[in-house]
This record gives sequence, C-alpha cells and structure tokens, in this order.
Amino acid sequence: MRAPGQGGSVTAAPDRVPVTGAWPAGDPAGRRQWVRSSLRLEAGGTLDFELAYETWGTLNADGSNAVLVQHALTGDSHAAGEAGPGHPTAGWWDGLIGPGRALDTDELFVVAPNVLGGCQGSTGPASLAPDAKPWGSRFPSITVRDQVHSEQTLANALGVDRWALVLGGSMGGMRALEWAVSLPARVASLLVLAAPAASSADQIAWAAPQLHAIRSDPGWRGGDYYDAPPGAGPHAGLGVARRIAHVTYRGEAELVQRFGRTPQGDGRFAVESYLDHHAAKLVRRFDANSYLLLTESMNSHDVGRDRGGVGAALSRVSARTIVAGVDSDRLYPLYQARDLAAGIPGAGEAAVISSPYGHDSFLIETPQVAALIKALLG
Ligand SMILES: CC(=O)SCCNC(=O)CCNC(=O)[C@H](O)C(C)(C)COP(=O)(O)OP(=O)(O)OC[C@H]1O[C@@H](n2cnc3c(N)ncnc32)[C@H](O)[C@@H]1OP(=O)(O)O
Ligand SMILES: N[C@@H](CCO)C(=O)O
Repeated sequence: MRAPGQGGSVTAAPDRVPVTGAWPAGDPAGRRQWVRSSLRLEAGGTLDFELAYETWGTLNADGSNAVLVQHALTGDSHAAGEAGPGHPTAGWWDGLIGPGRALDTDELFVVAPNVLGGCQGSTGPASLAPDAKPWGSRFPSITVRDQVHSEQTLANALGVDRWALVLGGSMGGMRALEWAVSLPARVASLLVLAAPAASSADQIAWAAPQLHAIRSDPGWRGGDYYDAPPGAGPHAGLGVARRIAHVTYRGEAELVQRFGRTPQGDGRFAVESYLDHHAAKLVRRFDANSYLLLTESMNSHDVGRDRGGVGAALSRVSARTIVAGVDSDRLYPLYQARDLAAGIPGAGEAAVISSPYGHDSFLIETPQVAALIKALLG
C-alpha cells in the first residue's frame, strides 16, 4: 500500500477545521507535508481526507505570490527537484520551477498537491479506512469538483486567499479550470494546457477499454486486492491500460518516424517495446484503483454541470487566462482549447504549442510552456 495510514470515512459529519503538520514517517524524500480535513462530496456523503503536497519558495507577507501547480493523471506532488531518495526521477516540471525559472521560486511560493483519490500520499483507495483496512472497492466516487474542494482546504491552511496563478495540463488543467469557475475570486490568473471544458465522448471512449482492462484482470478482485501476495495484483490490467493511454499521449507522426517498422532482436516492434517499458514503469509506481477512480473523475468532468451549461460556467471566470492546446494532440484536440478560450471572458484566442510529441507536450515543451507562464505573470 502506498498511501499513508490516515485514510478517511464517508460520514455525515460537517466540514472540519483543517489540521496541518509535517509528513509522518514513511516519506523518504522528507519534504512532503500534509493537510487533513473532511469534505462533502458532490455525490453525497462526507469524506475525511489527507492531501499530500510540496512547496518551493516562501509565501510573501500579503500572500500575493502563491502559485498552484496541478499534476496530470499519473503525476504527483513532486513537480520540481532533483531525482534522489524516494524520487527516482526529477520533478515532472523541474524545468519550469526553481530559481530563475518561469515559476521563479526566488519570487514565488509554488504549491503542488497530490490529487484527492491519488496514490502518492493523498487519500485514495489504497489508504486505510477507519476500520484499519484499505478502502479498496469501498472508496467513494470523486469528481474534479471534489478534488478542487479538497484543495481549498489546503489553500486555507497555507493562508492563500487568492492564487497569483493556477495552472496545469490534462487532468491538472481540468482542476485548474474548475478552480477558476467555482472560486473565481481566488484565482488571479489561469493557465489551462491540453484540457477541455468537458470530457468528450471520444475521450470517454479512449478511457473505456482502459477501465475494462483493469476490471477484467482477475488480480483486481473487484477492487479488493491489497492483501494479495506480491505480484498478484491487477498489474497486467493496469499495464494494458497504460499502453492504450500512452499511444493517445503521443503524436502519430512521432511514433511513425521514431520507431519505424523494424523489429528488435527480441522480435517485438520497437514501438511495442516502448509501450511495454512505459507500462512496466507505471505498474511499479501506481495503484490500479486510483487509476480507475481518477479516470472516472476525468470522464465526469464538465464545468457546466448544474451551472446552466458550459457557457454559463465559463462566464464566471474572472482570472487573466491563457488556454493552450497542442497541435499534434490526438486525445485533447486543439479545437477544444479554441472552444474553451472562446468561452472565457478576455481569454482571447487559444495559444498553440507546436510539437510533434502529442498530448504529452505539456510535459516536454518546456520553453513554450515557460513563455505562456511568463506572459501571464509578467
Ligand atoms: C505531470 C504528470 O502528469 S505525469 C508525471 C510524468 N509523466 C509520466 O511519468 C508519464 C509517463 N512518461 C511520459 O509520458 C514521458 O516519458 C514523459 C512525458 C515524462 C517524457 O517524455 P519523453 O522525454 O519524450 O520520454 P519518452 O516517451 O521518449 O520515454 C523515454 C523512455 O522510453 C524508453 N524507450 C525509448 N524507446 C524504447 C524502446 N524501443 N523500447 C523500450 N524502451 C524505450 C527510454 O529508454 C526511456 O526510458 P526511461 O524513461 O525509463 O529512462
Ligand atoms: N503522461 C501524462 C499524461 C496524462 O495527461 C500522465 O501520465 O499523467
């Protein structure tokens, strides 16, 4: 089990005052912190939860220099920093966060939480429920709004009334947008990368075989696999899900040119070997139930739900906004970024990240993303 043992319970309790503290034993990197509270879920009931987060820089006296960085589906709070104990890779936006970088930590206070429902320190299906057993199949459904609600607790605990900037890509872009729609007074500027106002049928369609792959793995055991012997969990299903997803994260022309048709010595096409590699890497670091839960939270993403539609919801945004899409993104196509930008007051036309790398370009095209950040903060 990867998450800490505090878990949560679905109860009818009212929201509680958040409690913060240093991360307890078990954080090998030694820099994560946590906030603990409870929230009313959009689907009903209340969840006691913890959010893990990391920060860089210092909050200034008037609290005006805080930036909220939102990770994508399989990301985590380690947005910046070198690889080291507990973090085999450098932060996923290390090129953007640090002294002298676009998110200049000599000037800014940068905060990156692990998403509610995740498996990298925040409460999720692998966490312990009040009965001291993993939540597993009992973990409630979570929406993007619930995730943002939980992050409000973090902002309150940190003393951040208004973020100077909220930004993220993909699932992180959904949460960034939801912040600006649900709490417009608390978001001064907004950068949404490769994310829509509402998940489309095409995106839900790509998710469907991924969900089935995990659930049809006998090792999934209806979601209650945490006491299975090592290696007996739903690794094969999660690996298939990642292979499907990873194809959608990369550019078609990129794969064609990069891998060609020549089989490797072991008989696999190079692109098959590449997908196998990414599947194996994810299986080692990610919980299958979190993958299901977060995928379904993305499927349900629709800023217009119960708000009179997408147009009415977007008209609430008061942040200085840039929306950007990637010209080779086949999962979140550019037209969605254009539609989203058109709906947000003052956003102007969507920016275009030009790249062969597809959806993942928001993680790869550092200078182009840096320019967008500077345009907002400058
Ligand atoms: C914010 C967040 O959301 S997510 C956190 C970071 N994201 C992830 O971890 C998602 C998974 N990874 C990725 O999507 C990508 O690796 C990115 C976006 C992080 C970086 O993209 P790129 O730099 O273009 O990496 P690329 O997709 O080429 O993968 C490189 C890996 O494939 C391996 N690889 C390349 N070709 C082959 C092949 N034919 N066979 C096997 N492995 C191969 C490389 O050895 C390298 O392995 P390593 O990452 O273990 O060192
Ligand atoms: N590579 C990213 C893509 C999802 O947007 C991830 O795994 O989170």
